[in-house]
Amino acid sequence: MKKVFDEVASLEKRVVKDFFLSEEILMEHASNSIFNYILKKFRKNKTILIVCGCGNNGADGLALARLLHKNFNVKIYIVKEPKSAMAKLQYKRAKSLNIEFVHNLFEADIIVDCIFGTGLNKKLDENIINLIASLNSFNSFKIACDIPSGIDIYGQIINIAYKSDITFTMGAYKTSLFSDTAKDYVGDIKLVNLGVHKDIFQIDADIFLLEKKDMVLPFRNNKNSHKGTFGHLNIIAGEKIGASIISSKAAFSFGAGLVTIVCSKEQNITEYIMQSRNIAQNCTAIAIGMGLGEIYDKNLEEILELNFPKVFDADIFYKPLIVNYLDENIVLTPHPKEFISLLKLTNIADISIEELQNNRFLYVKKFCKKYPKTTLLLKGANVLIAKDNKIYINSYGTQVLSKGGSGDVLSGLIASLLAQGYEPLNATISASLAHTLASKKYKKNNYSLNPNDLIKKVKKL
Ligand SMILES: NC(=O)C1=CN([C@@H]2O[C@H](COP(=O)(O)OP(=O)(O)OC[C@H]3O[C@@H](n4cnc5c(N)ncnc54)[C@H](O)[C@@H]3O)[C@@H](O)[C@H]2O)[C@@H](O)CC1
Ligand SMILES: [K+]
Repeated sequence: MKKVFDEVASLEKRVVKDFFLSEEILMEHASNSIFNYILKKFRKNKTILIVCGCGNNGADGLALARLLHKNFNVKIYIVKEPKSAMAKLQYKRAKSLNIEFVHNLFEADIIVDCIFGTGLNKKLDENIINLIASLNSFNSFKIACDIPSGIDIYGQIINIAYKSDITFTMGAYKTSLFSDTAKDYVGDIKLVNLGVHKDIFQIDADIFLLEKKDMVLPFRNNKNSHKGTFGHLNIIAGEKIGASIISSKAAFSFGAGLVTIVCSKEQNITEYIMQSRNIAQNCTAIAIGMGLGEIYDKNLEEILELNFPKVFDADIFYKPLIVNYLDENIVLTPHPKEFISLLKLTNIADISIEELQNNRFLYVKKFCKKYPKTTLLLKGANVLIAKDNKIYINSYGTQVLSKGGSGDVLSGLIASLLAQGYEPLNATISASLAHTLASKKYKKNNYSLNPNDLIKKVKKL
């Protein structure tokens, strides 16, 4: 996993102060990284339009123009006259090299957005809104320097934002790039080294970006085993049995030795999934909430009192009783609407979905502060997993997963790993990665995936 920071200006200041680097060295690395990428990826006759603002983001662009000049057909568009010292210096250099400055935007082969970086601090005026809209309308390959212009440090779009194919982010990953809103604007994200190894540039963090290698699949090492070796998951069925069936199939495919659906009357379910009226003696984990509908508090209380690791999902987030059971045994998997209910039940906040979605990191942190031992997975375009005041971002999800039943697969995968003895945070991280990475293996169109397709892909991880 990689470290992610709310802000990086202090990290930049630190390397200048402690390791005697200079702003200019950092900037040269920033511009060089985009230069090398363009040099490798594109033929030399391409036109490149670099759009520069007045601060150091613009300065990065002017330095990039200098590097690209003569290799490519480079034009600079100045949005606002250079204001920062570095922008003024880079401007002078670009001018002295006779790089062409243009006064009209045009559909270049490549556009590099260097209007605003981390310094965006107010609403965009009409001119800049129109300018970004024009850039977005072009069919060019779009690169963003540091962060797409228009996205603020909270990952929100003030009026409009540049829609890039790739973002080169300087020195460290920033949380703003991983808001759900930013997901449609950042494109691929490339981390740029600014002159010292990232382990030196970056200090300790409490937010992390998950990578494929963080997924630990439940491969079986010992041949001398039996079904009981791999746990017995009990899924509590509710009014809508379909959700439990999907979860049970996902859990079984992800390695649980036995899976039982606990239901009050006999159901027509998959033959390899067991059913029972009671929780099994040899149960090792419980999943509850999917398709639950109404349940008597007394019955719910009996289940919650059992001392097994549990996944709480869906309808259970509307049950006030659960706040008494948010301990280290529990994994919560709410979507935003369910999470605002949970925030309300726990007296953390009474907010709208919009307020939550605009501040996902903030409210996950607040929840974590009150319940540090519970594992939380907040669903979204970028999934946030949290425990012990640390947040883990899973950014592999796509719109393919926006379907009924995807969440039931996820709860089944997490519960399966819990049943097999994974510690709750590890179970949640590995299952969430498996869920998203499996969806990426689905190669048909991006609207047709169903839970069974997803489970099939989980089998091929
Ligand atoms: N500080 C450093 O050591 C480094 C900085 N770098 C670059 O510097 C960037 C940050 O530079 P700055 O702090 O100069 O900030 P920016 O270049 O992002 O922009 C700030 C300027 O834009 C103006 N501005 C902000 N919002 C505006 C709005 N809505 N409408 C009109 N004008 C607005 C501000 O008044 C300020 O003059 C980073 O994103 C990165 O690209 C990199 O070169 C790496 C090294
Ligand atoms: K930018």
